[in-house]
Amino acid sequence: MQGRFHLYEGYSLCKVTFPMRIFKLMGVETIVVTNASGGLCQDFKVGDIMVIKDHINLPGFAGQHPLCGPNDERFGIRFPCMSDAYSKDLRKLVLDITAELGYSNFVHEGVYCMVSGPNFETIAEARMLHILGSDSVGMSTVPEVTVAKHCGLRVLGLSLITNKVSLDYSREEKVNHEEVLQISKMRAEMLQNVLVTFIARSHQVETINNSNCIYSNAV
Ligand SMILES: O=P(O)(O)O[C@@H]1C[C@H](O)[C@@H](CO)O1
Ligand code: HPA
Repeated sequence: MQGRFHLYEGYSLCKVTFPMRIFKLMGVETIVVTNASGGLCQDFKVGDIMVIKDHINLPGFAGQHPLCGPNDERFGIRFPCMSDAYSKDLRKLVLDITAELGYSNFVHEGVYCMVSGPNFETIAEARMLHILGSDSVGMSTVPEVTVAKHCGLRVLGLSLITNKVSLDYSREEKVNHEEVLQISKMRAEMLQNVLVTFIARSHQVETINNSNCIYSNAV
């Protein structure tokens, strides 16, 4: 897909996640989600890639959850497990690939936290997210991954760190969307290399067949 729907654009989470169920009905088994996010982990640099290991569904805590409402048993169970939302095998494969391509210095695993946006975080909010265990923060992905996992799709998530999130009141730099787009452009080729190799090798992971789908926005 080219682009995605965001909660902050005014779409319901049902609409935001609808493509996942379409993919499922089309026979897709594996999805690759990419996004742009702000780095909270102090080791991350702008332009790094974070292989998403886990997520925090912050809007979900407040009842903004795509699986709220009657459960459609045709897609999945009422109370799905989310402790392994991001496939360990796919994460290992992509880490191997990035090492072979010589990208190891830019690649980390980490926890992505979703906020609704559209404003970027206050410093107090950023500090809170960091303390809660988030390595990066963004405005998407978690609803789609939740619905994908609910209906049994395998997920790989890659997050491009487009900016450092300020945790410090004395920091003068201000995050803006132009910076996000600029860094995304700068790293597009690198991410393409990773994904092309990933797709070519995906047969190495036993359970994957050719039915894969890439779902991204800024990157
Ligand atoms: O769709 P993603 O999460 O990649 O887009 C990010 C979050 C906001 O839409 C925007 C902020 O600059 O980029
Ligand atoms: O710093 C950020 N915060 C939230 N969403 C984002 N998307 C890119 N950067 C950011």
